[in-house]
Amino acid sequence: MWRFYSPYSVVVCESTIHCRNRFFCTVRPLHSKTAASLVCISHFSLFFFPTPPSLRFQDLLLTREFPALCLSMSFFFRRFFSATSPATMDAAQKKAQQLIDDNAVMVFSKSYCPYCNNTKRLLDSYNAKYKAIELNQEDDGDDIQAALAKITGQRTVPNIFINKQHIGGNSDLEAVASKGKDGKKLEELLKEAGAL
Ligand SMILES: N[C@@H](CCC(=O)N[C@@H](CS)C(=O)NCC(=O)O)C(=O)O
Repeated sequence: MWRFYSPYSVVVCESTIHCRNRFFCTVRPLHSKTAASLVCISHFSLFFFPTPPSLRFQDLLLTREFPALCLSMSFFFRRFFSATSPATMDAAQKKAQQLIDDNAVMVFSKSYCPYCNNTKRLLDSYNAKYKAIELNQEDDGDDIQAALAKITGQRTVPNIFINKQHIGGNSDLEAVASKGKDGKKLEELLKEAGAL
């Protein structure tokens, strides 16, 4: 437990948790046993959700400010529990790029996704070597998916690369298989990539 100065008062920090490079803790003013606030400490910022020291949380439920508090809390949770921090995004982007660079054919997939299964079946029918990672089974899968959205503009899986070139999703791969891409058949693209 530690103390620090806030714009509001000297506060005591209790029950910390560490999540996604940020610390979350509840705080209460030094001389109060009742009021508590939630604080998020990230690399760059410190956020406070102060509650008036005279109020207990139970009392707060009855105030006119309660809807506003709910709104700000929901914004807080969406922003800080689900968003990817810049450092995490950077690491995920590097990892995704490495996978794209190291593999003739790279498929970012999800194990339950039928479009992903179709993609694998299509590649198997060409006897192509490919690397697939199942984003739903990776700890950083969501971050990699967000990084891929940033790199390619595509958020869905499968997200397919041949020879470091972004192909798109399963329907795009099927279109390449039937019509080719830049005048080349899928087989040629796979050969050029070293996947056949
Ligand atoms: N037209 C796309 C459809 C892909 C799609 O809808 N994939 C679903 C999973 S089956 C998806 O990515 N949903 C969002 C998600 O899983 O985050 C394709 O052919 O690849």
